[in-house]
Formats: sequence, C-alpha cells, structure tokens
Amino acid sequence: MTKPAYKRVLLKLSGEALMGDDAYGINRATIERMVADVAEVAKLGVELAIVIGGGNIFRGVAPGAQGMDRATADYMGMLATVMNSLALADAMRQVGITARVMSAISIEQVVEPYVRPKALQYLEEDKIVIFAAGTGNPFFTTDTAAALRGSEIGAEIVLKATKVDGVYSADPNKDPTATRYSHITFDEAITKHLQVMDATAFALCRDQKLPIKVFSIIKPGALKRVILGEDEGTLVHV
Ligand SMILES: Nc1ncnc2c1ncn2[C@@H]1O[C@H](COP(=O)(O)OP(=O)(O)O)[C@@H](O)[C@H]1O
Ligand SMILES: O=c1ccn([C@@H]2O[C@H](COP(=O)(O)OP(=O)(O)O)[C@@H](O)[C@H]2O)c(=O)[nH]1
Repeated sequence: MTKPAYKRVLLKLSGEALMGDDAYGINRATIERMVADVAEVAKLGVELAIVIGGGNIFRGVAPGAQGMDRATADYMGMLATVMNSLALADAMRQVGITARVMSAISIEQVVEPYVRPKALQYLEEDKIVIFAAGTGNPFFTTDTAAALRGSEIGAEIVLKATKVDGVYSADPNKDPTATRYSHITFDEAITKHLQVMDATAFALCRDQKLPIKVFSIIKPGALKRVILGEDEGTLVHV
C-alpha cells in the first residue's frame, strides 16, 4: 500500500477556486471534485485539517467593498468563509466523510467555536476539521489562518491548493515568461515579494519552521501526489 509522507497536514483550499467557471459562489461540480480529492487522501490515513478561503463570495479588498470600512468588509469576508466551510462539510457528509466545522468568530447557532483541544481530539478521531472564519481578525487572510492553525495543531506542512501549480518568479497569470521554482526559501519568497501568499503567512511559517507546499487545485491527482511526497508544486522552506 502507498504510504503518506505526512501524519497530519493543514490543507488550505482557495475560496476563489470554488467558483469553478462561474462568476460567483459555489460551483457544485467543483466542490464535489475537491471533496473527491480529499476523500482519496483521507483514505490513506493522513489526519486532515482544512482552512477554506472566501474569495468566491466576498473579499475585504474586492472592488465591491470599495468605500467600505475595511474591518467591516473583512468581517464579511470571514462570514463568506463560514458559508464555504458549511458547504464543504455538507459535501463531505454526502460522501460519508465526517467533518467538523469550527469557527474563529462566535456564531454558535451555526457552527461550534474553535477550541484547540477539541480540534486536536477530532483529528485524533480521524475526523476532518474545517477551520472557518480565518483568524477571526480583520486585516488578515485565510493563508495566515492556515499558517496559524497549522502551527497550533502541529501539522507537518501547510498545503496551499490554489489556481496555479506552484510559486513562480512573477505572477504567471500576468507574466507569461515567469518560471516555476521547485523549491524556494521563505526569505527569498518574502524579499522577492512573490504574491502567491501574503508575507504574514510566509513569516509565521518561517518562524515556526513549518514548510509550505504550493500546488494546483485544478490538476487531477495533484493533492494525492503531494501527500505521497512526490515531486509536485513548489516547496517553500526555511
Ligand atoms: N510569484 C507568484 N507565483 C505564483 N502565483 C502568483 C505569484 N504572484 C502572484 N500570484 C497569484 O497568486 C494567486 C494565488 O493567490 P490567491 O489569490 O491568494 O489565491 P487563493 O484563492 O488560493 O488564496 C495565483 O492565482 C496567482 O495568480
Ligand atoms: O483571518 C482572516 C481571514 C479572512 N479575512 C477576510 O476574508 C476574506 C476571504 O479570505 P481570502 O481572501 O483569504 O480567501 P481566498 O483567497 O482563499 O479566496 C479576505 O479577503 C478578508 O476580507 C479576514 O479578514 N481575516
């Protein structure tokens, strides 16, 4: 049997990728495909915690939030991640996976609050934990939430599943001459201002010596290859 390279991982799923080819919201086929990928790696016995973004619904810095108080807009963004988390947990339930959503902001009628020992208990019971509402603070991102929760739960690595297949020398969606790194240090990524993740997330992972793997959420089988420790995406390391 193929053995996973990690015992416990923090998977960051792009909120924006949930739209699929739609202009907004949650595309059914896309979420089902993401869940199928997650189900495949959960079967390998790896403990999975997930942070999902909210960019498919609302982003604090989006044009739609122009003129708004930034903190208010960011709280709306965090609520968007709660919606995505509920949708993800429900899509998991439909295929027989047990997931628990824990929110960083208090919204108790909807989801249970984030309590670290409880999250650790769920992981030990092989339940998938979905961390909703980012860090619970405005001016942060769900990438930073992934770095924070990843550190808190003692994950061996943060896996950032996004629309590009790794870290490039420049934004590959804007610069066709950009080249992909197979690995890069945190300091290099920060000093070169590579925008694939925000500097806060990079700095936190660097200080905690928590590596990050950036890989494609679109490419079939990429998550499994990453979990099996195969050559896929870009490793960001100390
Ligand atoms: N140096 C870079 N390497 C790779 N992607 C980059 C880089 N600079 C900017 N990007 C952009 O960052 C995006 C991923 O970040 P983000 O928009 O936060 O996605 P997510 O929705 O996964 O959080 C990519 O789709 C890509 O267009
Ligand atoms: O700790 C956090 C996490 C998220 N957000 C808000 O939630 C939005 C959605 O998250 P993000 O942009 O990280 O999602 P993704 O890029 O994965 O779609 C952000 O733009 C912020 O407005 C926030 O304020 N604090």
